[in-house]
Amino acid sequence: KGQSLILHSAREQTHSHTSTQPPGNPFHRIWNLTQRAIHHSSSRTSKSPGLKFILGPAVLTVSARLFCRVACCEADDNNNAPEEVILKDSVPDFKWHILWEFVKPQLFALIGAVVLAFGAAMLNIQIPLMLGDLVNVVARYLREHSGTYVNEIKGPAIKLLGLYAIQGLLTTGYIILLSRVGERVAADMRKTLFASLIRQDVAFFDANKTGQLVNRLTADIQEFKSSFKLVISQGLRSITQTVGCFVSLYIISPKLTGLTVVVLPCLVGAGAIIGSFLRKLSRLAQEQVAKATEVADEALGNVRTVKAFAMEERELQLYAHEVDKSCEMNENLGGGIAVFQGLSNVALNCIVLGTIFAGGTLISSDEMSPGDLMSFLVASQTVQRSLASISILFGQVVRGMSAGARVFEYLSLKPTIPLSGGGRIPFHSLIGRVDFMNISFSYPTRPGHEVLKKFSLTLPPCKTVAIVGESGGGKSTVASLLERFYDPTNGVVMLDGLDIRTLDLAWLRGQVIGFINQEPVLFGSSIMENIRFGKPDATDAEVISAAKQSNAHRFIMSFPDGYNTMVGERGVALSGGQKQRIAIARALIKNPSILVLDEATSALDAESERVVQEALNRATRGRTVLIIAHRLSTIQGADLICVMSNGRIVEAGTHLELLSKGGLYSDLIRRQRAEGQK
Ligand SMILES: Nc1ncnc2c1ncn2[C@@H]1O[C@H](COP(=O)(O)OP(=O)(O)OP(=O)(O)O)[C@@H](O)[C@H]1O
Repeated sequence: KGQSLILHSAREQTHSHTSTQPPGNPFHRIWNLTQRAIHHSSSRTSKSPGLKFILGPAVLTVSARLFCRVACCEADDNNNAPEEVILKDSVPDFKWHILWEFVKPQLFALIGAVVLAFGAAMLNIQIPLMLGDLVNVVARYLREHSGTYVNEIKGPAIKLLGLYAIQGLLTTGYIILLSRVGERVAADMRKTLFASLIRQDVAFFDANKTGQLVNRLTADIQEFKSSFKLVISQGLRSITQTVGCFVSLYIISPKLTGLTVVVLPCLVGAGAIIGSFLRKLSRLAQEQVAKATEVADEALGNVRTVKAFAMEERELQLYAHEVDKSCEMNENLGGGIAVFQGLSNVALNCIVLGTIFAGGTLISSDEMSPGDLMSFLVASQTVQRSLASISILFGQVVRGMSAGARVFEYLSLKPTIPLSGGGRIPFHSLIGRVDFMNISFSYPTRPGHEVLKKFSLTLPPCKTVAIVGESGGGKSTVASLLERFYDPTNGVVMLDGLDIRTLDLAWLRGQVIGFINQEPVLFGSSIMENIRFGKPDATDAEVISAAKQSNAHRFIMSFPDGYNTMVGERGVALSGGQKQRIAIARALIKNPSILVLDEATSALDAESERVVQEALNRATRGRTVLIIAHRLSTIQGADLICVMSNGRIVEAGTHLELLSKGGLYSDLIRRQRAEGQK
């Protein structure tokens, strides 16, 4: 729905924009503008029919190319209206000092690339003039027939060849250096960004979609890299060439050049307007492609659900519908671009023809030499190419800077709960007592909603405490605070009398607390590697011992590849009970003092639950255990059972004590028994 709103809005923007233009499609408009341009240039050159003939087409050459380039490629920065609608979050500032940190190690290569690119551009200014010299030599030979043709032409031809060769070398050099700089800067950015993201605390991931984060690592860095390389290579070259060749044009024919300068801005303006229109078409087409991809992504990502409901055909139709729409839009866009290119090619050829014709007139009246005409033609082509790339670059710079800014935004982000630094590791061996003292807590993404309200609870060492209660009552939140996924808004969590905020977080999570939840997520690697995730330096024997403790060894050995069996993406190649037992082994391998079981068996069937429960009973011996339970049958043996409601503990005691009280707990038991009998 959101996307259709965006599309709708963008369409409206496009519509309102086009409604201020002359009626008809963009090609009519460009044709009108072109005619106006010719008229404009003719009226200014009416005193000189030869010049008039040259100038109109010469200007057209530039404009036609510009139209085409602008329309096809750049065109992203001017259409602010749809972009504002599409970018829901505002673009952060581009931080130059962060870019500098990445560029600094590549500075020598970068300076090398800049020098070589500048050299190549300077030669591009020189080459039209040399070509003119060559043509003049040929013309002189044809006029005077003095000496042999080869002798006459040899000198300037060799010079020109030399220039071409040097230019080729310079170009190769700067492209190699620039690729190196670009790739290394991008690789450094990727590593630094990933490091920054992975170290953020859980609240950050609550507030940001994973897809968007991954996008910053991939698409945004790619966009930034392309822009960075393009701006340095083309930007430098185009600006140097434009200025240099304009000077050459002026030296060759000041009148012609002056008139070109007058007419050019009108045409560039017209090109920008039409470019912006085609750009909007292109953006809508891209959005449509994204929409189609989203449909495919969702269907393939949830393929089991799709199959379970036999919805393959429906998904196929949905996808086909979106793809057809995007195909139609892209075809329209392609048609637009094609007509532009066709027109610009015709214009270009007419211009060359016209310039040669008019140039001939000037040559015959001795106002110009043949070489000058050649130089003018080549230099004006260089100028138009350079101007076209400069106009493309504007769009690219804006896109690159906003992509870079999005990347930098997360680079400078500091986690509120840093994983390392400052925290201490107690010298004494842990006793394993946990105290939640007067805790109040709201999730950062929902600050107005208090989940825990002056919550207090003690987990005595080596005892099992269970929390039960209504759904949404805050049970899992208690476990999250113990893991220090979040810090309480008020109150403290103590471990052996020490505020856990003062302890080393990596030690706390890595060695002290073992966490097993309802739907354990495994990584798409082997069983061995998944268990070893709990303790990266564990030996094979330790892995096997943990698997035995968690009742996993037998089923693992029944697989042909044993511990090397691959578990599939997120563990899809294993059953729920098998995944859970691997997760228990993963938690046990670090031999934690405290074990948190968040509804660890609630997703399992009775038989799997029995096997997993057996493993858990063994695992919990000699540890402080916090169980968050749905199924009350699994926690009846707990040393303490707390009933939570609305962020507070409302009842506490052993199973029998609570039953005899006849309060909320016995209600829950009664309800579950009744449900079980149904
Ligand atoms: N990451 C989060 N961001 C914002 N609110 C959250 C988040 N996680 C949980 N909540 C909210 O906090 C409240 C308590 O959630 P919690 O998961 O702790 O309850 P629970 O007792 O474990 O529930 P259940 O038994 O259904 O798992 C709920 O209102 C829930 O919507």
